Amino acid sequence: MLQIHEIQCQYESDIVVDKVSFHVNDGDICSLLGPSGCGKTTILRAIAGFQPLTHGQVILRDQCLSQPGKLVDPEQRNIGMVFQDYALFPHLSVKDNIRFGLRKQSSAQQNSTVKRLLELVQLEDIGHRYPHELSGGQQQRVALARALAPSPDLLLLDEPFSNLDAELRKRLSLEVRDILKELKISAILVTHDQQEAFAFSDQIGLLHGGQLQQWDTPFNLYHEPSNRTVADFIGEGCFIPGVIGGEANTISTELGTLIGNRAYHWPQGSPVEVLLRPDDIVLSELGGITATVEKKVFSGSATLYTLSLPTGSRVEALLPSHRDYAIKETVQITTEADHLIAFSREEVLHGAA
Ligand SMILES: Nc1ncnc2c1ncn2[C@@H]1O[C@H](COP(=O)(O)OP(=O)(O)OP(=O)(O)O)[C@@H](O)[C@H]1O
Repeated sequence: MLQIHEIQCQYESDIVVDKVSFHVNDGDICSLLGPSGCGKTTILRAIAGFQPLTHGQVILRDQCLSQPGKLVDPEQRNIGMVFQDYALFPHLSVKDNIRFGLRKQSSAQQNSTVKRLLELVQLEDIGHRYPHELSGGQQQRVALARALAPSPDLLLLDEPFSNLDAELRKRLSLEVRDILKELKISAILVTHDQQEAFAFSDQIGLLHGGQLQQWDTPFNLYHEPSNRTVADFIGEGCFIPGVIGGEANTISTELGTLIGNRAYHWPQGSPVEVLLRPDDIVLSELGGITATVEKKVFSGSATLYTLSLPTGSRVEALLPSHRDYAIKETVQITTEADHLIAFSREEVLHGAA
C-alpha cells in the first residue's frame, strides 16, 4: 500500500536521507529504528508531506504523493500522525479533540465515531475532561484516537511513547499494536528503542547515516544482520576472531570449531569475525573453555555476564540467575549457536555470509 522508492532528502546541501527504499503492505506495522540523527523523523515527515524530496517517490495506493517538484498537501494524504508530545488541543475536551478531524461528517456520524474510539482506547468515562486533567498515558491514547478518527490509510507514530515511564510505555505500545491490528491499519513507528521496535513491529528498517541498512523482520534483524553496522547496533553480543575451516560451514575459533547453519563463501583459511550473542554461550558441564567473569548485570530471571577468554577476547553470556557467579570466578563455557554470522575481517563494514 505504501511504496518508498529511492527517496532522498536534503537540508540545504546536506543529504540526510540517501536513496531509501522500502514498502509497507496493508495492515503491516513497521518501525524505523536507528541512532539519533540517522534520518528517521525526516523519512516520516517526507511520508506525511512536510518534507520535500530531492530524489525518488512516495506512492500511497498507487498515487504518487511526493517526488521532486511535487508535494501533495499533508491534509490531502489520508495519513494520520501521532507525536511524542501528544499535540492535543488544550482548550478542547477529549471528545472534541477526537471529533476535530471529523468536521465533514454529520453530527450523528461524529458522535458514533467518537463513542467507538473512546471505547477502543478505554477512555469512555472521561470524554468530558480536558487534556490537563489527564495522565500522560491517557493523553497519548486520546492522541491515538484523534489520529484514527478519520480512518487513515496509514498511521505515522513519531516516538509516541518516549515521554512515558518504562512500564507504561511497554504496556501502551502493546495496546496500540493490538488496536492497529484490530482495525487493520498500517503504521510506521519511529523509535530508537530496539525492544520497543521488536515488540511492536512486523518489519523494521534499520537506518544509519541516512541510509537504510536492512529492512526485515525483528527475528532476522537480530539473527541475520546483513552487515556489521546492523550487527553492532542490534542486540548484545561480541565478535571473536576465527578462520574458515576445511568444510565450508565450519569456523575454527578459540572456543573450538563452530559449525554454522550455512556455507561461508570465503576460501579455507580466510580470517573472519564471528558474532556470538549472549544466548549463544552456555555453561559446559564436560570440558569447554575456561572463562573469567569480568562484569555482570542482574536483570531478574537472568544475568548478563561479560567473560574474558584465555586470549583476552571477550564474550557475553546470558545465564539463569539462580546461580550467581562472582567477579573473577571462572566458568566452563561452550557455544550453542543456531545462527552463526561471520564477517570478513578485511571488509568488516560489508557483507555477511
Ligand atoms: N530543519 C533542519 N535543518 C537542518 N538540518 C536538519 C533539520 N532537521 C533535521 N536535520 C538534520 O538531519 C539529520 C536527520 O535528522 P532526523 O531528525 O531525521 O534524525 P532522527 O533519526 O529522527 O534523530 P532523533 O532520533 O534524534 O530524533 C540530522 O543530522 C539533523 O541534524
